[in-house]
Amino acid sequence: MRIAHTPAEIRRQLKSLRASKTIAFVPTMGCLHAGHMSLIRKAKQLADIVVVSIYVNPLQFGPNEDLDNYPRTFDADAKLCADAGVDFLFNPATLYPASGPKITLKATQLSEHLCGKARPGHFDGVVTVVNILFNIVQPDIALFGEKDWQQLAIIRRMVSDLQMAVEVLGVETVREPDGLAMSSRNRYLSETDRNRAVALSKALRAMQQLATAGESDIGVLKDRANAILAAADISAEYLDVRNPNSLKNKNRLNSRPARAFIAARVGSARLIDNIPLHQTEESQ
Ligand SMILES: Nc1ncnc2c1ncn2[C@@H]1O[C@H](COP(=O)(O)OP(=O)(O)OP(=O)(O)O)[C@@H](O)[C@H]1O
Ligand SMILES: CC(C)(CO)[C@@H](O)C(=O)[O-]
Ligand code: BAL
Repeated sequence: MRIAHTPAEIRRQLKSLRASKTIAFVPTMGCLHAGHMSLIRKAKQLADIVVVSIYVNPLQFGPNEDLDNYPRTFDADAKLCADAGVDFLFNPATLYPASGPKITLKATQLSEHLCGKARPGHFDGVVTVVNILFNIVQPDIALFGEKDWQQLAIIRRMVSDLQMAVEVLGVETVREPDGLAMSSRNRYLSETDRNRAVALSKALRAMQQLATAGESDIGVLKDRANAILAAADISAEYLDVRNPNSLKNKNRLNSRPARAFIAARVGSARLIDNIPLHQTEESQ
């Protein structure tokens, strides 16, 4: 595995390969876990060359967020990547000019709700850095996790609105055995909070089960989920059912696709998760 620390270096390394090889790209902020490894595995199945980036992007953190404390575990990450057969690891010190970026992208509509509400500017920072990374790596395929569903929906829309020549693939959320979605921020959880945190995925699963059993009243689904959260002393920052592509709110379940989304603070960690809501044929 080759490691590059500057955009010029990775461009140089990839230049001669571009004409004959397909490139799959997995952008990350490091502190790699089984969720990231599943993206890397999928990337290896789909392309000749796999590029992983590790960059904690300051532009997507708000002033009171965890930029300084975000876990940085480069040596362990590099070993995991090498063992997984990653070809190129890109770990830039910065991707912005010293005077700060003067040109950025705006995510607009899709970023106005869910995480975008609590994290103003977050998705503008994400689309800006992903655009920069795509310009540097020029991948054929880029893989993102469904755990960050809103991010995935926004990146898909960026690629289509800006006519970018990259195929975006979503990869299913990898979970701990008890259901908690894997996340670098799970490291912030104390033992007690780790036990409480499972309530997020339990609440979503309960909503999914009700929907599958034919319940179409979203109020009923939310009441069940909120009761599970309350038992763990968690109050959701948001708990919503939305169209998975437009992210528009839904009032009732019908034959159209729907997804439940949750964010909650557990101790010092802000956790997110989401799940598809299927309805049985009889209930549609
Ligand atoms: N449990 C997971 N299953 C599948 N993909 C995941 C999972 N967790 C993260 N990813 C994906 O890995 C990529 C890099 O994410 P990132 O490095 O921010 O990790 P993270 O665990 O989501 O960290 P954070 O705690 O900051 O949200 C993103 O596309 C993200 O959706
Ligand atoms: C896509 C990403 C690498 C952009 O910084 C980040 O938001 C993440 O890790 O999900
Ligand atoms: N995985 C999403 C990146 C963030 O929370 O900043």
